[in-house]
Amino acid sequence: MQPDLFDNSSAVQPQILPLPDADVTYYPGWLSADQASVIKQQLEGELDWHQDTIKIYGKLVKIPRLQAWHGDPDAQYSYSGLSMTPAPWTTTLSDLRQQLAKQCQAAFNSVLANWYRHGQDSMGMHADDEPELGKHPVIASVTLGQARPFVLMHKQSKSKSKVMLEHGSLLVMKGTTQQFYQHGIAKTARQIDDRINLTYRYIHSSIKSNNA
Ligand SMILES: O=C(O)CCC(=O)C(=O)O
Ligand SMILES: [Fe+2]
Repeated sequence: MQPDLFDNSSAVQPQILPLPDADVTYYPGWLSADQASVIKQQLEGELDWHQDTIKIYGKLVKIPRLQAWHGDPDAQYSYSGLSMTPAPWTTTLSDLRQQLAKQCQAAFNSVLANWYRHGQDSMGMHADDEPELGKHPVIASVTLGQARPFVLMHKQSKSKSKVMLEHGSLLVMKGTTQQFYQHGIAKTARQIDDRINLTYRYIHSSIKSNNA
């Protein structure tokens, strides 16, 4: 890694989102536009991209985006009764991990990458509240490419907020955010470019989830 790749001294001031029961901070320009473009291109060729199939009401459907899961070998998680082992770190992913650990003062042992190819790729509303993530997970989300609105919805009041996640931005969710909020990326009919999102997490692999 070049030493100046992560010289973020000129980055824009972080913004704490004014959300009750949550702790969400948005760092626009966490990476420079050039850094983010280089990293995006590296990840496109480097990661273990695949399109998963899930069962909805007994029907197999392809999820509307590509995904890749990388991390430490022991950062296993269980999914529909299967124990999944992450693909190994790439240099790009582990350089980012190091910077994020410093920025967030938190450890990460895995990263879920999502590649939204166009406006019809999306992620449904959900909370990252699997038992393996622990009670108050720190989730660091890096956006590369097309800006997409990130929707946060309070589980009780149903009140919705949006933050546009821009190229090179970082969004950090922690504290009670997953307990009180769902989040997602909606589809759009607009002709838009592709976007890669990385969510760095810490998986406590000794905590078994219900569907194990
Ligand atoms: O693409 C995004 O910004 C959200 C990704 C996300 O929520 C997740 O990976 O759990
Ligand atoms: Fe999520």
